[in-house]
Amino acid sequence: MSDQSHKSHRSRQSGPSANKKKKDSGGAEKKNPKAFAFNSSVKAKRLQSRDAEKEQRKLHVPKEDRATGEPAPYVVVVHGPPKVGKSLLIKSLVKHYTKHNISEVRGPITVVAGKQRRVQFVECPNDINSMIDAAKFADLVLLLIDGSYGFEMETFEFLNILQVHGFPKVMGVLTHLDKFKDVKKLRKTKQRLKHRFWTEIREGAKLFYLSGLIHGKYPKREVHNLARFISVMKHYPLSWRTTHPYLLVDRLEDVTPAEMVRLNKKCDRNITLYGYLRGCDLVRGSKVHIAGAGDFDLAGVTTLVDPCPLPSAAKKRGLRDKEKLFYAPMSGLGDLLYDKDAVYININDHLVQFSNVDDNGMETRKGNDNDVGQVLVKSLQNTKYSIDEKLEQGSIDVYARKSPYLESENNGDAKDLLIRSENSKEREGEQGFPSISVQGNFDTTSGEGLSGKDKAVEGNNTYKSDPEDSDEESDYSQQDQFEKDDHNPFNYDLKEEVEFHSGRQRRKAISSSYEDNTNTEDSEGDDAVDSSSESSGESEDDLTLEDCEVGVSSKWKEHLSGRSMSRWNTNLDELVYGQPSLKSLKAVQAAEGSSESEDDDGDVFIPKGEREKKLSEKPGYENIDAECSSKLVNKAAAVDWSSEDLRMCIRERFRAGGKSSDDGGKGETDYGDFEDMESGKVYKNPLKKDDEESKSYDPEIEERRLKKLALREQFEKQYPFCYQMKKKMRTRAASSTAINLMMVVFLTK
Ligand SMILES: Nc1nc2c(ncn2[C@@H]2O[C@H](COP(=O)(O)OP(=O)(O)OP(=O)(O)O)[C@@H](O)[C@H]2O)c(=O)[nH]1
Repeated sequence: MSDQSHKSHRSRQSGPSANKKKKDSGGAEKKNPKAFAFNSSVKAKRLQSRDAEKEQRKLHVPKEDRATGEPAPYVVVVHGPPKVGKSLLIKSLVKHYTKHNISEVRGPITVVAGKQRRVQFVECPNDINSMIDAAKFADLVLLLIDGSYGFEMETFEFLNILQVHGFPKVMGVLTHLDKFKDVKKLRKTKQRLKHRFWTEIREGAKLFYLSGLIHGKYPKREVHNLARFISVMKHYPLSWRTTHPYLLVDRLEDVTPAEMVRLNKKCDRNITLYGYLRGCDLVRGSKVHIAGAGDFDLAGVTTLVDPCPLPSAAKKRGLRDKEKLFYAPMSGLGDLLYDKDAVYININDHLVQFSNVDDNGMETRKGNDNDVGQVLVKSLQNTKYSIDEKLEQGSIDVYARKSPYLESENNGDAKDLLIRSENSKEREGEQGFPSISVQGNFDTTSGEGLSGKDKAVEGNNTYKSDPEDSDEESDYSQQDQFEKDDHNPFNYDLKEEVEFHSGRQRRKAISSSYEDNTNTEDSEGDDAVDSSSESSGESEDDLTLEDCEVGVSSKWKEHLSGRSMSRWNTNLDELVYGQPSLKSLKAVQAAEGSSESEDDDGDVFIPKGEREKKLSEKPGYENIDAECSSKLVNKAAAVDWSSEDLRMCIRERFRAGGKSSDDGGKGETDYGDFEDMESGKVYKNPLKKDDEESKSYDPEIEERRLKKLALREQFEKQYPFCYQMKKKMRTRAASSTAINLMMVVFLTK
């Protein structure tokens, strides 16, 4: 009996007795508060600000969940200068999530990243239009930076575009760190880049380090760390996006009847676009804007089976291999393809048995190339590619695959090659590559823009351009064009230095306020940087726009309002989409012309009826070419505000109690007496007084009124219940009027 072991007492974790103990535990602190007070004022200040920050973070505007069913995948945009490793990072991340290798990154790639999370990876090409498009749908941006080279202009261009699109979350990733042979130099570079990144984004912004390549891929451990952050990161949807429906197209198909295309190759096409709907519901029959293409009518919306569903809600840790789904139709991946009216099953050739083999190893039925089933399957498989090819030839290019730089390199662009071949022989910089230094602020408004002839000389890596060299000049002139461009957003302290490095042209971003090239000798900070892949920052859910504005803010964020004012008069649509079509131009010009002539001549010289005629000639929304309707000034401009009926209609909306418009203006002056509540004085309305006086002089009316009052009094005495009911109804009617008024105000806000 004595050997019997007893279970040890387990103290209560919850309930009243646990709470009682918790209260008791804080006794010492309460009894002797001075002993627990702060010794250092700095520490106290830090703790105080941390508490305040935590409080602020809690004060997020409550998120309205408009989504029905599973939330759409989060879009992770991977951006960086050419050849920085964007595709490789996406491939590594997809491999991590799905255990599949993808050969090519094209279009969005959807993967299941967790039990409750799907992620869509999109590579952002290196042209401004693509950057603008990507900024519109990005939930998280991975900014890739070549660690061996430093910051390039592409990064700042994209940051600036993000700024005007609501600024989603941003994380930095440093690549090409294996190019450093000296560990000390690597550590210092990491530290320098980290601080510069913090200056540009915010203090403590996340920065990952990818130390190099192992078998042509980034190290598994480092990719795992990055993937973990992506999977658990909190998302606060941008308010504009939650109230507008939008769709990131992951597949498109031309469904125009083949006969129509055969008869007229330039006929209007019907295109089906596939993608996850985000924001809110899409209204049937509404107009949709396709970035870079214009406004189009929506023929219909259909719900399809989710091609990449979230795993079942069963309670188990982690994902099973079967659940690690992915969907990348543009990259030619995924076994199932869901169409509007069909499901395609992709069968690889090595899985198809073309011929039967008997016991002796002889073929009983030889596979035939003309086999109907085989041909059918092959033609089905080929259909997809032929449509893609068709669309590639078309003018809509949603995902440019190659950056202009790459294309120019591959095509052996005359200018690039010329400069490279000539200069590489003549002058060699530090790294064996010549460079062209384009100096000076991009402050074009001050008229200090550079011409091709006065390029400044800077450092070892630079040289003075030869004014005689026409080829070089033509190359510079492109650069000058950019600098002289009034709409260039970087007209502050950023300098661009164009040079050839690692076999390609690069645009180094040099900040005059930040000494990019200084090798800080402080040994204190060195310890803070870990050479392993790590993240710098406190928590992952703090990269919001509000946060970005706190703490160290970069120069590129300053004077934003000033710059936007200076851009007020420019036609952004034209900048992005090019020249408007002739038809819409004429319509707009006609409208402008009419308004100008009105201004010039004045109303006196316009014959009666002519004004109405001119107004009717204004470009209506319907008159504009469907393709170019996005370039129309706006729909409101097409509404004729001079119409009295329209104005009256709007005025009526603001009226409470349904006062009809046929008071003839009497309503406006029909005020009652004003009683000063404080002094108790009553001020009579002089207009009303006259009116009453004139009324009181009419003996007939007065007699009738008295009769009425007597009758009512008699009735109320007889039926007190009815009187109470009437009173109640009157008060209810008054309160409903108030509610109506409130609703109108709310709706019109
Ligand atoms: N040594 C080294 N090479 C890298 C690293 N990251 C990428 N690369 C190489 O850089 C080359 C370009 O990589 P990509 O992934 O195609 O780069 P990208 O940014 O997608 O290029 P574009 O799409 O053409 O702009 C590949 O050959 C990679 O192997 C790195 O960290 N170290």
